[in-house]
Parts: sequence; C-alpha cells; structure tokens
Amino acid sequence: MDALELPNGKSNGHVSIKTPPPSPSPFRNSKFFTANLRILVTGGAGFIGSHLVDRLMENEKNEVIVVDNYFTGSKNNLMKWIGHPRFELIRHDVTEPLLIEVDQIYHLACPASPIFYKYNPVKTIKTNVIGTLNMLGLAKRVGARILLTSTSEVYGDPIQHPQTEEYWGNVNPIGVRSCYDEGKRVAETLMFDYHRQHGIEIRIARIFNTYGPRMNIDDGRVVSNFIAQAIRGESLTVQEPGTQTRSFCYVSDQVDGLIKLMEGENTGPINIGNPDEFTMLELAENVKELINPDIQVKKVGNTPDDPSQRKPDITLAKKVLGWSPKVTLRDGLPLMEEDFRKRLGVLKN
Ligand SMILES: O=C(O)[C@H]1O[C@H](OP(=O)(O)OP(=O)(O)OC[C@H]2O[C@@H](n3ccc(=O)[nH]c3=O)[C@H](O)[C@@H]2O)[C@H](O)[C@@H](O)[C@@H]1O
Repeated sequence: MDALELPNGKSNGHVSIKTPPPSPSPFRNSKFFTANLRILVTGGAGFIGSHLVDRLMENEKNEVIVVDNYFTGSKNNLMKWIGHPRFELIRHDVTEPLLIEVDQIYHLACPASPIFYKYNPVKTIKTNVIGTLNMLGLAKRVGARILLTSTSEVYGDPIQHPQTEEYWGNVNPIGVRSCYDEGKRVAETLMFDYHRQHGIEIRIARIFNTYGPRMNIDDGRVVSNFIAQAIRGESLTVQEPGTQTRSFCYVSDQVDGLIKLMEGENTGPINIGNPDEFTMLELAENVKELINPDIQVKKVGNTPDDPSQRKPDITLAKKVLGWSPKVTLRDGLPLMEEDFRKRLGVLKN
C-alpha cells in the first residue's frame, strides 16, 4: 500500500456489559511496569496521530508504540521521538494481525482525506473493518482499553442540524464515500459488539473536520488546499456551491478531547469538534484576508455526496468530559500558515 501513485500525481447511555470483563493486563500489575502505561497509537505517523503522540510522550509514565503503513502518514512527523527509550515505531498495516502487549489502544489508522480514501476504496473499507477487528482482537487478548476515532461522516449528509450523537445519519450505502463513512459505521458496530459480548473497554470519538500544522500539503482537504494555494499565489478552489458548511477544530483541541475521552468513564460515541460553522466561501474569505487579499476565488465542480452542512452538537462532550475547544479559526489559521510556509519554503513578505 505504501508506494501507491495517486490520481492527482502525488505520492504519497449504552447497553450494560452482560459478560464479566476479562482480567486486566498482567503488565499493569507487574513490578517492572508499575510506573508505565504502554500505549499503542495506530496511524500515529499521520496528522492527528503524531500530535497525539507528542502529547502522550510529554507524560514520562507513558511508553508509546506507533504502528503506521505510511500510506498518508510520514516518519517526518515523528522524527523528534525516533531513538527515544519510551518510543517505538513499527511499519505495519492494521489489516494484518498485530500481537504486542499494551494497556491502551488509540486506533486512528485510516486515510482520512476524501481523495486518498476514495483512491483505493476496497483497501479503505478493509482498513476500517479488518483493521478495527484486528485491534479489537488485540484489546481482547491483552485486556486493553481501545479508542476508535470515528468521524462526523457517519452522519452522512445530515438532515438534523447540528448533529447530536443520537442522530443515526443520512448515509448513501453504495456511494463513492461509503468505503469511509459506512466503513466507520461498521467499525463503531464492531466496537459495541466486542463491548457487549466480550466486555472490552471501548471509547468512540466522532471527529469533526480538524486542521493544523503537519497536514499533508497536497492532502486535498479544504483548509490545507486553501492555505497552500494562497501561499503559492494561486486561486482558491471553492467547490460548488460554496454554501456548504463545515466546522473546523484546531488539532490541539482535538487531541485534548481524545485524551479526555480515553481517560474518562464514558464509552461514547462523543462528538469532538468545534461548533463554529463556516460556508466554504466564508473560509476562503478568511484565508484571503489572512494570507493574500489579492488572490481570486475560483468555483470548481464538486464530488458526489458531499455533505451540505455539518456542525457538532458538543453538549455531551462538555458534560461528560468537561471538554470544549479553545482555539478559534482566526487563531488557528496563522499557526497553520506558519507551518506551511516553512515546508513550502515561502517566507512572508
Ligand atoms: O473531518 C471530518 O469530519 C471528516 O470530513 C472530512 O471530509 P470533508 O468534510 O469532505 O473534508 P474536505 O475534503 O476538507 O471538504 C470540506 C468541504 O470543502 C469543500 N472543498 C474541498 C476542497 C477544496 O479545494 N475546495 C472546497 O471547496 C468540499 O466540497 C467540502 O464541501 C475528512 O476528509 C474526513 O476524514 C473526516 O472524517
């Protein structure tokens, strides 16, 4: 999967537990590991994954193991940890079983940008279904707690607005996005079936659009596209109609939410996102104003099944996690601009 050439030419209150939970990992109680928590992060070389790893590594009691197949992730995102005694990096594809001893699993592995997840849809759905089964099998074997990063895409093109966790969604089961959104829906089902049947400790986050430093420059998602285009002096490509909305969460807020969810007592699913909602035309205006007021906005064709609106209701996250986002789009975009300028080698005038 690693060496794929992409079409764009870029490389690349829940049901109670009926069965008794398995006994906890022996490693939790063993003398050697008393001070340490072994944490596995699948997809840890990716955008959100690598920021999560940074935060987990700040705690000296944590040992962090990353597995990634580098389809969209990159070792560059983890350079500062390579060689650290509490850190391990394994090239591994989660569609294959993994046998290691861990206490917690953050299961992020899956391409997340529509152009990447639609490129090889069979592989995407295998990653979501077989990859999640493999990680649940591992959690069951070693008694680990597992957190799945699901997505706001489980709501499809939502009719309820904003979206609460109770909403079952409006999803096309046979469309070009289904490998991802239906894949994540099955992954959520697997999580709950393992929880009910085997007593696995689960956590499910529904991540809404997240942005920040380290996104792939040619990732294809809207914030990274607009920032790279503005820095390069190119027109901003607003896909039609431009009135579709998204709500953008800065990556540090997202990581806070994920860790609070893992550490808390609630299984989820819980929406983790920033409820400030923007049309794509408004986002383009914000980027223009910040980076280059002279650039043009160009309307281009859209892709099938693009959700027309999306905004998280975060009442549950506030209530059970004490979490809400802190970074506004106005504060987050300049941090991303700085990172993109460094990587593109284009300094601010
Ligand atoms: O974060 C989420 O909640 C989910 O949604 C995103 O999918 P999407 O919202 O379609 O992300 P983008 O590709 O960034 O598109 C957002 C909107 O911007 C528009 N867009 C995209 C790119 C572009 O150059 N111009 C543009 O106007 C799209 O038409 C769409 O309406 C992510 O890709 C998913 O991984 C994630 O699970």
